[in-house]
Amino acid sequence: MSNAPSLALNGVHLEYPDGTGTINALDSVDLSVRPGQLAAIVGPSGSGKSSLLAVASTLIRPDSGSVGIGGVDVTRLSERARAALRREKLGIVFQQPNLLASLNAVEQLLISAQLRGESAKTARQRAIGLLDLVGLADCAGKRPHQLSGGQRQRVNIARALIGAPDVLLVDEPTAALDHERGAAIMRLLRKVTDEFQVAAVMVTHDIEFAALADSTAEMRDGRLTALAAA
Ligand SMILES: Nc1ncnc2c1ncn2[C@@H]1O[C@H](COP(=O)(O)OP(=O)(O)OP(=O)(O)O)[C@@H](O)[C@H]1O
Repeated sequence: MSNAPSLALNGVHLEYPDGTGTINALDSVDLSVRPGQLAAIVGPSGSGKSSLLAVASTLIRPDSGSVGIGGVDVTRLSERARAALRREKLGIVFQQPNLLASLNAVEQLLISAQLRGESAKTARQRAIGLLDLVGLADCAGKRPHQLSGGQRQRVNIARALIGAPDVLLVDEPTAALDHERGAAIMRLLRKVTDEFQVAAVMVTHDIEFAALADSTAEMRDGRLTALAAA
C-alpha cells in the first residue's frame, strides 16, 4: 500500500449565505485517505457531510484550503481541468443509483466507459468483469426494474469503478436498504476498496457500518473529528 494519500483535504473551509449571515458548512476540515483505505464519515443531518463530498468530488470549490487528488491541488484548476480530473480519477456513488430505465446493467456501465473514450470491446469486457465482481454475473442483461434495490446499488458501485478511479466517493450507500442488504453493500465496498486499491470515502448515518472502515471521523457543525484510526 502506497503511503502517499490519493485524497488530501487540508484546512478546507466552505461557507453558504444564510439570511444576513453565513453558515460554516466546512470548518478547517482535514482528511487524508491513502490507496486501499476506506474512511467513514458519520454525523447528524446538516452537519456538512454532503458538502465534504461535494468539495472532494471537485463539484464545489471551497472558500479556502486545499483539495489534493493524486498530489494535485484541484482548487487551482479550471472548471474544464476539474471535469477531466473527475472523469479520470474519481468514482462517485450517489445515494440513489440513478440508473437509466431503458438500459440493462452492462449498458449502464458502458455509457460511462464510452464517455471516457474506451473502445467498445475493451469496455464491454471490463463491464462484464465488474458486474461479476459485484455479484451480478447473472444480471448483465437486466434492466433496473428487474433488479432489487440492493442489486441496483451494486450496479451503481460497478459503474463508479469502470474508469479505474484512484478515489471513490460514496454517499449514504445503504440509506434505501434494509439492514441485511445494507451490510452486504458495506462488505462489497470493503472488498472493492481492497481489490482496486482505491482511496474510498463513505458517508453513512449508520455508525455500525463504519466498523468495516479503516478510520471513522465524525462531522458536527462543519468540523471533522477523528473517532478511530486504522
Ligand atoms: N446550497 C446551500 N445553500 C445554503 N446552505 C446550504 C446549502 N447546502 C447546504 N447548506 C447548509 O450547510 C450545512 C451543511 O449541509 P450538508 O448538506 O453538507 O449536511 P449533511 O451532513 O450532508 O446533511 P444531510 O445528512 O441532511 O444530507 C447545513 O446547515 C445546510 O443547511
